[in-house]
Amino acid sequence: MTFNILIADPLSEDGIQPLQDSENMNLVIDTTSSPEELKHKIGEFDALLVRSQTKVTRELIQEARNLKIIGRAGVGVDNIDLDAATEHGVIVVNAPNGNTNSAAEHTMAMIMALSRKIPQAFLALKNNQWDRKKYVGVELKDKTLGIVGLGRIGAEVASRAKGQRMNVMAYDPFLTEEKAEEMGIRYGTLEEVLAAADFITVHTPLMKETRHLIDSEAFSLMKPGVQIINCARGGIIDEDALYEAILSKKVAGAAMDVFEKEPFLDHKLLTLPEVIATPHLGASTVEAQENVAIDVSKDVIRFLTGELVQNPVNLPSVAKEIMNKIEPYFNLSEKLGLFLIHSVTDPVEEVNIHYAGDLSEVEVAPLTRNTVKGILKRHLGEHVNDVNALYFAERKGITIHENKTSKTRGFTNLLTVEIKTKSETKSVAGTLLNGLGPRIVKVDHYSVDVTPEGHMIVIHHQDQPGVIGRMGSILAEHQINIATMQVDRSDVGGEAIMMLKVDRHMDEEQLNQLKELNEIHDVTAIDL
Ligand SMILES: NC(=O)C1=CN([C@@H]2O[C@H](COP(=O)(O)OP(=O)(O)OC[C@H]3O[C@@H](n4cnc5c(N)ncnc54)[C@H](O)[C@@H]3O)[C@@H](O)[C@H]2O)C=CC1
Ligand SMILES: O=C(O)CCC(=O)C(=O)O
Repeated sequence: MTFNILIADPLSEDGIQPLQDSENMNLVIDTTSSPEELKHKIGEFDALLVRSQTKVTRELIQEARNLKIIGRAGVGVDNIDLDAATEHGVIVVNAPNGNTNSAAEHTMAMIMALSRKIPQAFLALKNNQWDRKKYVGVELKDKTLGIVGLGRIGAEVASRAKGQRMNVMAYDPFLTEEKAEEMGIRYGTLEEVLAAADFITVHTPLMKETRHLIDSEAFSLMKPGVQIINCARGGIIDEDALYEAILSKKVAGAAMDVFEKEPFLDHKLLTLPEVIATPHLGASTVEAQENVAIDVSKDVIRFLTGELVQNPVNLPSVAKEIMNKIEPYFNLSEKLGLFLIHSVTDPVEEVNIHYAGDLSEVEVAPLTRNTVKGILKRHLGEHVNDVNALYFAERKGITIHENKTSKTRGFTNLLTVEIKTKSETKSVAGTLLNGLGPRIVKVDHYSVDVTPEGHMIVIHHQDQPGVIGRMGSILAEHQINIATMQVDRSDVGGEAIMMLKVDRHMDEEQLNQLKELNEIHDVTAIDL
């Protein structure tokens, strides 16, 4: 099978070499199409690779009928509609580590250029003005750098700023006083950091919680003469509020690499001599571009060849060692879900998944997603996958509970799935037998031993002599061969279950003939 890969933004040539070298990857590099043109061609592609320029909107994703993966060669995924990708079952991967160093270095370059007014002085010199008085700066030594967002880049900036002998103070929802102390910096709340800093640099993602995090109220808390740096994302700082704060002299200078609208040609902030700027160059180094393109290319190859991706954005990442442990259960978990959904007619309201034995000791979230995928597939079809299964469940109002238990019923591992509807509760349990593969071992309270595959017929009947024979005669009439058969009952002459594996699919009419037998209460055909 050949996969069509579209590279829609300029990526490092060396960085995409893994894709070029991969068999079955047909690479198309098209960095000039308009959004409208992109919409027309996206349907042909299995993978889309972008930087920050291409806007991967809901409208684009809707047209992408074959799209399986979007690779973002960089950190920020605010140019990708993640909800739309998730809903359409498209996995998004990014390259979160490859440009950390470059972005931190760029931030330091901006802080130093800002404090010494280097761009302004250079521009004046280019215009034949030798003015030494106008461009007096301030030292960084002993000044306080306030960092808002102490993730990968924020932390690198902190360690570099300490090298400049700055006092570093940071706010991040995940930062504790102990952690700050370990890093040799001061911890503060957002308000404390804003009030104490001489320079403030933001390094958060852009999300609804961080949009305009630095607004006019935030500026009002700052020291007069504060200098502001944004090498993270346009929109974290309210540009109108910044403009006003500079005019009012509250803010002495600002260094901006990113803007609320990009790209732009005329920007009112650039009319102010206090502002220096670069056109989103934080990650624009040979090294960073090569790193991010390599990372994202490798993840795309991994995904398309059925391997585990390293940097998923819309799926929790799972360590390889854990994945190795749970992967053998994937087939079982999906089949149990698919099997069980056939036993209910009312809409599912609740799914309870119990993990026992070996399974109680591992991370099971991927198995839960897989089980839910099996449950939803019956009615939603093949477009339900691991990426969107929980999204669809939530949208349909189905609550999912997973729990780990010690009740193994004698098996080394046991996965029990229970479905509740308004009228009934049904369950199925399965295990992975060493060297023999998956087995269904329990259906409601009945004990069975069936491989979950092929054409299955589940019959609930009255435990009476002759039922099995009559059922067998009907199948024989239709030339349907029984491959395996399991029977269990609650008590002698009571409710019983028959689970048959037959060699071909049974149609509705044939099933109806079985249902007409007096002792048979219901018949369900399940193709696994
Ligand atoms: N200018 C450029 O070319 C580049 C920009 N970036 C941008 O830099 C930013 C940071 O990237 P990384 O450090 O890799 O991300 P990261 O995910 O490692 O760190 C972000 C940090 O922000 C914190 N945070 C979230 N909400 C917050 C809030 N309300 N207040 C304070 N902290 C908050 C998080 O807890 C996290 O520690 C992102 O916006 C990314 O897109 C990244 C690379 C290059
Ligand atoms: O692709 C780029 O150059 C932008 C990098 C960036 O902003 C990011 O990684 O978040």
